[in-house]
Amino acid sequence: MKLGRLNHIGVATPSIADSVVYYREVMGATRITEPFDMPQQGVKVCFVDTPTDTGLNGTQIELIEPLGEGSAIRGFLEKNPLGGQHHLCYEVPDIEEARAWFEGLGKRVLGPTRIGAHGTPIFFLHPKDMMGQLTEIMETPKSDQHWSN
Ligand SMILES: CC[C@@H](C(=O)O)C(=O)SCCNC(=O)CCNC(=O)[C@H](O)C(C)(C)COP(=O)(O)OP(=O)(O)OC[C@H]1O[C@@H](n2cnc3c(N)ncnc32)[C@H](O)[C@@H]1OP(=O)(O)O
Ligand SMILES: [Co+2]
Repeated sequence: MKLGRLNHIGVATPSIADSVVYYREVMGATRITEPFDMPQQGVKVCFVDTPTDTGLNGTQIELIEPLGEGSAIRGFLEKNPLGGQHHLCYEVPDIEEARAWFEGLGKRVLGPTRIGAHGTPIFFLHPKDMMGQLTEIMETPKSDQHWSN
């Protein structure tokens, strides 16, 4: 398997509205998307861009707020009421090859491969199998694949 770039850091928050104020006023962020719902994932999502001057896209902060009763991030927020770093998302060129790689290593894949917030397939790996980090694997958008050549 070939590891790609760090696409985003998932940050759980009880309030995207409050987090947006923090990223704008404390961290000086200027590129923040409008929040949108992903009911299948049980989250409301908003991206904070960290632009670079290299011509490549910078890594994003992915703000996630629980949506619905069964949200996967409710337990995390019960333990961490202020929110905080929830997952790391790495890109790979081929999602099925990556899934087979991790399964072959005996890592627990959490649920099916599904379409994530960037419109490409994703899956999650259990934090207890990944040095304590909930890990999201995402297929690189086709339009971005030039960067890894
Ligand atoms: C926006 C869409 C999408 C994208 O395109 O980017 C997303 O990012 S969606 C993000 C939200 N979705 C998910 O996280 C799906 C995968 N997650 C899960 O299946 C569960 O959250 C989980 C990882 C299995 C945890 O389930 P939960 O019921 O909350 O906790 P457990 O009690 O089962 O936890 C077991 C164990 O793991 C520790 N833990 C839990 N979450 C994390 C975490 N984020 N980072 C590190 N460790 C975590 C938890 O503390 C338990 O440890 P012990 O207390 O030592 O037993
Ligand atoms: Co994510």
